Amino acid sequence: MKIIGILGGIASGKSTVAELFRQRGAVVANADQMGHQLLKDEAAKQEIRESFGSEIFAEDGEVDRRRLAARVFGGDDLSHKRLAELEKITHPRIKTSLQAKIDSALNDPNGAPPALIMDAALLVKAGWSDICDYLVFIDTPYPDRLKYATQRGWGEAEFNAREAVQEKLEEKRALSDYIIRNDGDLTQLDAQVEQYWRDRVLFPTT
Ligand SMILES: CC(C)(COP(=O)(O)OP(=O)(O)OC[C@H]1O[C@@H](n2cnc3c(N)ncnc32)[C@H](O)[C@@H]1O)[C@@H](O)C(=O)NCCC(=O)NCCS
Ligand SMILES: Nc1ncnc2c1ncn2[C@@H]1O[C@H](COP(=O)(O)OP(=O)(O)OP(=O)(O)O)[C@@H](O)[C@H]1O
Repeated sequence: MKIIGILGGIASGKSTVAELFRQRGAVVANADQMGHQLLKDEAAKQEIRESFGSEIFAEDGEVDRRRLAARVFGGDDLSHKRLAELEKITHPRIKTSLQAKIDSALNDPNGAPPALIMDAALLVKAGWSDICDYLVFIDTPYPDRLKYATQRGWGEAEFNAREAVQEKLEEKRALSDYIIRNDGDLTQLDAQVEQYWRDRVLFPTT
């Protein structure tokens, strides 16, 4: 089983590409979803309450992600400190979940899948890229990314604030061993995933 990490900027199409790999038989580990799940864990909630106070909890006792996001993606020094504090609580738990997903795929009684796709925006920043055998960079023009992010309700300020606390795109590109260009339609994206799947996953020449 090859472990393939997907790199790219915000709204570059990482999850879309991961889904196209899933349709071909890969297992997908989605770190954003794992991050959402762990916010429901009582021990994690307690640590978050101690660091961020009760104000970021909704009336139902769950973390209000919008309020927490407003605390950590403010762009100033205090927000950076708070983000580091949040990552100290969340990242070790996300790593445990990623590892569990890998172990479960490897031990699938029907046989391990040909590939496991790591869909994790912070693959490099969090040090999880070391788990990957290969890194694929999704190269998507800024205006397209902004358009896709806007369509899901983010303003340009929110987009830029989050991107500013991620690894630089050039760094991610330089670390990758393959580039998928996402500057066309979904059919063109699918064709590139198909080529990668055939040439690098199912029938690699090296
Ligand atoms: C702050 C939180 C509550 C905001 O939740 P929200 O639903 O608005 O965003 P969601 O989790 O779906 O993330 C969407 C995108 O935001 C960006 N983002 C999320 N966390 C971070 C971070 N720590 N640093 C930089 N960008 C981030 C990523 O591009 C991610 O794909 C949440 O993102 C969080 O708990 N983050 C810390 C855990 C983490 O690092 N998760 C990302 C794993 S890849
Ligand atoms: N080539 C494309 N044509 C049309 N829509 C696209 C294309 N690529 C991506 N999208 C759309 O852009 C949006 C963002 O894509 P996606 O969620 O896959 O990005 P992401 O990189 O995983 O985002 P995030 O940074 O939040 O993790 C989705 O709604 C997706 O359908």
